[in-house]
Amino acid sequence: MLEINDLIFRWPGQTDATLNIPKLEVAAGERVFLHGPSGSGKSTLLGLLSGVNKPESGSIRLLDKDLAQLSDAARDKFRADHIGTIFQNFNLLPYLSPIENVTLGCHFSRSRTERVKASGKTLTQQGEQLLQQLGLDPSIMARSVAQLSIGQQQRVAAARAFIGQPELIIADEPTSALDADNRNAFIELLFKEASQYGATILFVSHDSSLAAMFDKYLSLSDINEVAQCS
Ligand SMILES: Nc1ncnc2c1ncn2[C@@H]1O[C@H](COP(=O)(O)OP(=O)(O)OP(=O)(O)O)[C@@H](O)[C@H]1O
Repeated sequence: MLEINDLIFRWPGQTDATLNIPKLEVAAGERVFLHGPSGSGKSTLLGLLSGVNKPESGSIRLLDKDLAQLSDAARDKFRADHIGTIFQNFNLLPYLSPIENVTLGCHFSRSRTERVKASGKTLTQQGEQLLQQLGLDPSIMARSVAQLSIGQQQRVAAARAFIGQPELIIADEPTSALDADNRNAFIELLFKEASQYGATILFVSHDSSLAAMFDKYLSLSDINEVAQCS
């Protein structure tokens, strides 16, 4: 589902490349753990995979589309349709309710909205079901997201990523604020949700103790030739 070939990325104004990845492959449905120390380029790589940044050279094929060949608008649409992201700080909108935050995941994607409707549910019904599957008590639905605990906010962020069944779920250090038991439980929940429709998970963290839970372990220092030299 994902194939990177000869990828080079350099931030504007910098002489050295941040990423030089000759090859990276991820199969559909795989649960991948991407490890790398701070500053090694994890967020830069996620920005490229989600089409926010463009490579200087090389190809990033996601679901058989080369992201570098798409226009900016087409990359934005591709991201909204096919990628659900759980951010490190969750990026929830505090003036919206939990359910409104979740359904937001569909507001920029007609295909994700249609997938929900094809299941016979409204966006709100699907959002509520996801929140319950992710272990959130219905009583919190009426609260503002600002009144939720970190663990509850994390589940809202996960439901927003999963709604409409995007093929790739990117999780960028989403467990760094949790203790070990809650971290593992949250990852198990992600896996359970992903296995319902065969989503691929790319989970990024500097905490390598989590790696054993995943199908595949990728070390950015191993796949990035820039990191090997520095
Ligand atoms: N917008 C930017 N402009 C210029 N350089 C940047 C920019 N964003 C990141 N960098 C540089 O790219 C390199 C990789 O940064 P990146 O944020 O991808 O690392 P990371 O592995 O995600 O780190 P962390 O775990 O601390 O979040 C760093 O040297 C950083 O200074």
